[in-house]
Amino acid sequence: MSTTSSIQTIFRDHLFAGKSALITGGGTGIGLRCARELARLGAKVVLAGRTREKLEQAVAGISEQGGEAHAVVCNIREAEDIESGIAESIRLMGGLDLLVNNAGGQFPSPAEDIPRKGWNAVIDTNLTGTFFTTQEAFRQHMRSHGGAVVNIIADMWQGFPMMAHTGAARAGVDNLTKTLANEWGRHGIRINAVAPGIIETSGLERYDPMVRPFIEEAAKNNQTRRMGTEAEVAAAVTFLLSPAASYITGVTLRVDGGQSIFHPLCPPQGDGKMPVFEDTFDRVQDGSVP
Ligand SMILES: CCCCCCCCC/C=C/C(=O)SCCNC(=O)CCNC(=O)[C@H](O)C(C)(C)COP(=O)(O)OP(=O)(O)OC[C@H]1O[C@@H](n2cnc3c(N)ncnc32)[C@H](O)[C@@H]1OP(=O)(O)O
Ligand SMILES: NC(=O)C1=CN([C@@H]2O[C@H](COP(=O)(O)OP(=O)(O)OC[C@H]3O[C@@H](n4cnc5c(N)ncnc54)[C@H](OP(=O)(O)O)[C@@H]3O)[C@@H](O)[C@H]2O)C=CC1
Repeated sequence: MSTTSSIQTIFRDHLFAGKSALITGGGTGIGLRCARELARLGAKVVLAGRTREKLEQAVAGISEQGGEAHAVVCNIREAEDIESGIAESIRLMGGLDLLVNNAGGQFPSPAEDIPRKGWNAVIDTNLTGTFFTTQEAFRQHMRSHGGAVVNIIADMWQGFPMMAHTGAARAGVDNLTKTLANEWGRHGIRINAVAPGIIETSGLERYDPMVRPFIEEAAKNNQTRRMGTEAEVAAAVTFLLSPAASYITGVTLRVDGGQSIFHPLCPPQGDGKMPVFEDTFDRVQDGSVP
């Protein structure tokens, strides 16, 4: 038995055997967790991002577990990078069946202070980068082979105070998810999105520590009264990519503990009684799970 198949997961072994998956922003956080999950279920994975060192470290971790992973340096804000990055991914894996558009980010700022350059950086990454990555995957492979795409967006359903740029970009991706699902279904392509609430990841550490108390406080405004885990997001992504979701396209699945349904007549109360879903991947890696 291979090392990967002995790792506990709620999904069945070899679920993605023979499949090829590209995860943008796959070197860290949610993207890396998705990549690890897909790799242990048998997919070949490419991790794409701007920082080679982070990607290579992530690839080494997956390889140690018996998975097949490759690093592709690619800035999704650059058209040439997207074109060559998709081509390289297809060359390395022999195909491109699954795409997770996870690369993204933003900075907190009152709307009145957002500079044009910062606005453009956030829109270029989260909206334009996501669109053209998907378009290139379609042109180079999925148009003739089909596939499944998951876009990672955010909880912007009530607007996104202090993050107007990303709220606008993610709402755009929510809409794109529906448009592309309509246009490309005939090619055998399903496109869905996952909208995380506040998730404890390396990404949050990139914000000014001054912001942390606001994030901690905001994270209590859901029915679990806590932040989500990377594993909870990756499980939703994995499901949407899997054959079990074969009748699902054009939807956005909210993974936010109910944050987006906050209602002032019944705000979340109590200590949070819902259990955390944290897979055993890390404990298996350090040997603490048989
Ligand atoms: C209350 C809180 C609620 C908090 C509510 C909390 C909810 C959490 C929900 C979501 C959480 C996540 O997504 S966390 C996971 C995502 N990870 C991140 O967001 C990490 C940080 N973000 C990024 O790295 C972003 O990709 C991005 C902001 C675009 C920066 O990328 P780059 O480093 O490539 O950007 P650059 O090209 O250097 O910068 C482009 C310009 O952006 C602007 N800019 C960049 N950072 C800036 C900053 N901190 N303040 C002002 N402006 C900034 C400047 O104009 C920059 O130009 P110059 O002036 O010329 O330099
Ligand atoms: N954590 C949270 O609470 C939430 C996160 N999200 C979203 O989930 C996604 C993953 O975030 P998370 O794991 O938390 O944070 P991370 O910051 O760890 O992940 C973001 C990844 O995207 C990559 N990336 C950023 N810009 C680019 C670019 N231009 N081209 C290619 N890769 C890029 C980064 O690598 P590099 O910088 O090396 O390129 C990094 O690996 C993001 O889209 C984020 O906004 C949404 C809602 C909530």
